[in-house]
Amino acid sequence: MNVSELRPWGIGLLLALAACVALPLALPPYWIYLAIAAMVSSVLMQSFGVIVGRAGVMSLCQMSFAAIGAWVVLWLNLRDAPGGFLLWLVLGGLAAVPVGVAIGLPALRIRGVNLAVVTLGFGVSTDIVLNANQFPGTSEFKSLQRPALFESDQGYFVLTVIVFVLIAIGLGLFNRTRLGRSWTELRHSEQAAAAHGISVARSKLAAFAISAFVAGIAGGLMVGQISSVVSSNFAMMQSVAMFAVAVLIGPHHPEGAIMGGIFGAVMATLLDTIGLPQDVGGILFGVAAIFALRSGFSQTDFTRMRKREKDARALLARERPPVPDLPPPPPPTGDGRGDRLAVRGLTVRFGEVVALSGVDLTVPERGVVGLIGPNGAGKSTLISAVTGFLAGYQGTVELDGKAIDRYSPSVRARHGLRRTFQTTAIAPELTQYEYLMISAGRSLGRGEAEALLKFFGCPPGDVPVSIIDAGTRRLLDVAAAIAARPRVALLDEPAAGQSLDESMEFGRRLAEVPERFGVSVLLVEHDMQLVRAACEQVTVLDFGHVIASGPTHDVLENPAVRDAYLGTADVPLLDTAPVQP
Ligand SMILES: Nc1ncnc2c1ncn2[C@@H]1O[C@H](COP(=O)(O)OP(=O)(O)OP(=O)(O)O)[C@@H](O)[C@H]1O
Repeated sequence: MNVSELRPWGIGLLLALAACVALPLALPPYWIYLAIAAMVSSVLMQSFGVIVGRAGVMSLCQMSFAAIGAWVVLWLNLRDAPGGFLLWLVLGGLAAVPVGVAIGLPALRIRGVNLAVVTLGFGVSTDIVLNANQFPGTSEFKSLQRPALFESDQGYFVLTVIVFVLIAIGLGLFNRTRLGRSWTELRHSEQAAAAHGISVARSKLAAFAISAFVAGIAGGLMVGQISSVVSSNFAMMQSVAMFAVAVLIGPHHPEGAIMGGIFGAVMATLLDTIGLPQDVGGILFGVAAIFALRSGFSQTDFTRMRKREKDARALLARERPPVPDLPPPPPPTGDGRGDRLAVRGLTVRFGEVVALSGVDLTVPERGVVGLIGPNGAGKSTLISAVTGFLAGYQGTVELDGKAIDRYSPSVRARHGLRRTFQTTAIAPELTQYEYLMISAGRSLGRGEAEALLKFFGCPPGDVPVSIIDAGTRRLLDVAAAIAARPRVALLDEPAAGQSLDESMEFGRRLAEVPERFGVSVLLVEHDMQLVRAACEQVTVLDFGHVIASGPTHDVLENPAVRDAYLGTADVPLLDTAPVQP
């Protein structure tokens, strides 16, 4: 972490310290009680921050996880279990984890509103169970004793701040891990995440598990706040209202969690004070949340992004500092002349449409191979099938001589098969450097990242994706694929949107990629100038068939190719023998 990244944390900790010292002295007892409620809500908001804000999953059952935490704390209290409240809090959080994972399992197959319905269903079931059963200790009138150090309301407020800060630090550190970073990408595009070697299933389950843990802690804290709880404290509708607040404010940032917590705790009092019915708050948040969902950004995302963009514009106005040399490529395998990727007899059908029919194609070690053909020829379908995004194809795909047909997209990516998409799906709130880090899947030094970005003509790494144009985003996607140092990168029309000069420059850069990075390339392109500049070999598809394959110059001069490409062939060329060099 550099100094500028540490500064907000330092300010946050100072503010937390100031709140712990000043508020208990300054606030009257009722407001202290509200402040505790706000901090407990803030912790609950942190759980929404993980699942909704970071992972982008619509979960409407966080209150149920909180209820589990509360139930465990009260059960341990009833049994006078050893360890005391602080340990019970942690155990309450841990008890919610397996339930969170179980609720997360449907998320592996369904998403969006359907998943929201599943979580809502769990929330309703919890409501029913809680209404039919009392929390432990209720009939025995055994309420919870706070720890001696935090027994007073003032002391308990300090405890809630400490818990909030510890969770914020823990989540902040976790967000810097590959799994944590993967959530940002997951929220934006599961396909892009899988293409970067991220296991979507593992990421989602981790998000459910961690958010359930944090919600469980919040439930335990609620018990400490009001000493005994009832089912209405965890009503399912509260989850829905808090979800709306979370979407609007963005509790995946600590300041958002605090804001959400304060709103949640004092909204009722505020509405009461100004004489408005309580439902108005929920309606206002609901409407505002719809706008936030439509824009894709919460308030804190928006504010942080604007700040980053302002800093980046200042950075762009300055001269770019010199970048270090790129690290040397890994040595070639074997004699350096074998095929890295071999596709044999690849056939893909979409119902009646035969998108690919018995396609053979190879990409050699240290080579750039072009894959061209008219619109609808099957080029993107080939990339999708080879990288595992299209299940159920016929034929085989071999990477370094090993069949990978049974592997999922993320496993293929981790084995060294990276792809880009025709439509980029990069989370705009990331900086380019962060995006490279996610894609690389390894520790990528600043120097290497800057050199890579410069090589592909992208601005410096601290520039956020939100302010770079569509053409540069495609180049960034290519840089991200290469950052992973894969065996083969499959690039789907990476130069779309580039000017002729930019495209030619990009072609020259691509031609250098195998030697500079040790990465072989399969390039899908319509720009023949670029194909000539970058590729030694070209394969031509037409109506899902290979109609020509060989050295670039020979293939592009082939009349059958010209006819097919320019649309002058009046019938599809079926089963045409490949052009031999
Ligand atoms: N998901 C799908 N469902 C049904 N048909 C599809 C699907 N995806 C592709 N196709 C069909 O498969 C054929 C090949 O499409 P593909 O997108 O691979 O072509 P392409 O060569 O990449 O075209 P372009 O240059 O326009 O990107 C087309 O007839 C297309 O309509």
